[in-house]
Amino acid sequence: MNIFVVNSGSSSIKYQLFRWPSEQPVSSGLVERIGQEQGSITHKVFDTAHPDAPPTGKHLTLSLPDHEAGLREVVRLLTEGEGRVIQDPAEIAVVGHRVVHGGEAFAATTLITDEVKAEIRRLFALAPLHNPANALGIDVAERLFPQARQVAVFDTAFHQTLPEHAFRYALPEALYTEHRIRKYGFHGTSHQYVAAQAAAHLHNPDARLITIHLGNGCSMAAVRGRRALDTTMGFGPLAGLVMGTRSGDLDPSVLLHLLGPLGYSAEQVSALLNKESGMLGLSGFSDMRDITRALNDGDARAELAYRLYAYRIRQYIGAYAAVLGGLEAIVFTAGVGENDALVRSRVCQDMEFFGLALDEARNQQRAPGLRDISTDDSRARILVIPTNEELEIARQCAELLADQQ
Ligand SMILES: Nc1ncnc2c1ncn2[C@@H]1O[C@H](COP(=O)(O)OP(=O)(O)O)[C@@H](O)[C@H]1O
Ligand SMILES: CC(=O)OP(=O)(O)O
Ligand SMILES: [Mg+2]
Repeated sequence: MNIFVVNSGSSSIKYQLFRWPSEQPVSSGLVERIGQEQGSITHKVFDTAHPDAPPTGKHLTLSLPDHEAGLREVVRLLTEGEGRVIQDPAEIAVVGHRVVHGGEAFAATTLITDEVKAEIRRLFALAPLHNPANALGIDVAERLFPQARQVAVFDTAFHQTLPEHAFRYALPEALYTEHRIRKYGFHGTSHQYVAAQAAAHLHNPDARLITIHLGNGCSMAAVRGRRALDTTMGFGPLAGLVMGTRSGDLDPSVLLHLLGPLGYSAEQVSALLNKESGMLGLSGFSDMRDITRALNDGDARAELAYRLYAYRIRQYIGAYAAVLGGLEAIVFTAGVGENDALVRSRVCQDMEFFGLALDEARNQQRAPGLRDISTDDSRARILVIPTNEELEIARQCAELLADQQ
């Protein structure tokens, strides 16, 4: 069986095709700059006979006016030419979609029906950067793979185990009961995947873990025994850590001041918090590689941004160790968490008192797969675990379909 996973963003689509049940990736890629003058596709093909061999690939630049054009081109790459991996789109049995906001309606992976699509649309206002793109990806995939089963895997689902005192806000009760205003949490697929890897590595299914997902969006989760107990994102994906372009935690009085005396509209506040804040607002750059470059050039704004970024993570490590009542490991993952040794170093600096001792030589080493970068006598482990949201999505699709048979 072939499972195709689609992670559709506002201007990009990440995709991966797996053979099942071997979990063998066959092809993966990234469609970027959809809707801009010139789009691009980076397409990789894996040698299924030699899984450790590096993938072959191609990079295309072409006009991609919309998501449909992007996915159509991907189908062409999968089915035509020398790198083709299937003969026909009909060979794809399941399409698994990352859907960012599932609200309270979806605590688990779900077969997509018209009702499910309507609920995903109702949640647009709560995840304006993500859910509209996810819905679009579903519509396009239904047209391109009409015979496949379409499955939604929600970023929020893993966090549905949070206890009520962690997910409720101290607001009048009716705002929760009537309007479902509560903490939902995001990046659940990634937190779930790396937490399972860490627990297996530690041979401790009940391990108390803090998972730290640092990508464009950033979040942390307190996890025990594979259950999420708390997480830093909230009602939408704006709360908690400092991100590429999102503010993270903010005193609500700032919003009142923007909307009142400073005369911002709600749309302007949304654009400010989602697209113009975070590392971009502080330093002028949203991509951590650019910030590191500026930092190395002695840029004071980049230095402050970097400090604030690490400081917020440290604050939540302290908070979540208290939530968990102890700590077996912290886990760094996603683009920044996996690659940026300086961020890890700043986060773990002078934390020996707390049971976290970083081995700087191990931290600097680059190697694929799970790495332990703590000293041998560190009380809790410091792990770097590459996330694989696409594989986790494919696994959840396969489990759902097996349960239904
Ligand atoms: N080698 C690297 N060093 C530092 N940061 C990196 C490196 N590679 C990627 N990143 C950062 O990772 C972030 C993107 O992470 P990713 O997990 O791909 O995010 P998303 O899935 O949200 O697009 C960017 O800020 C990028 O700069
Ligand atoms: C929910 C979220 O923030 O996702 P991403 O990091 O992909 O933007
Ligand atoms: Mg991501």
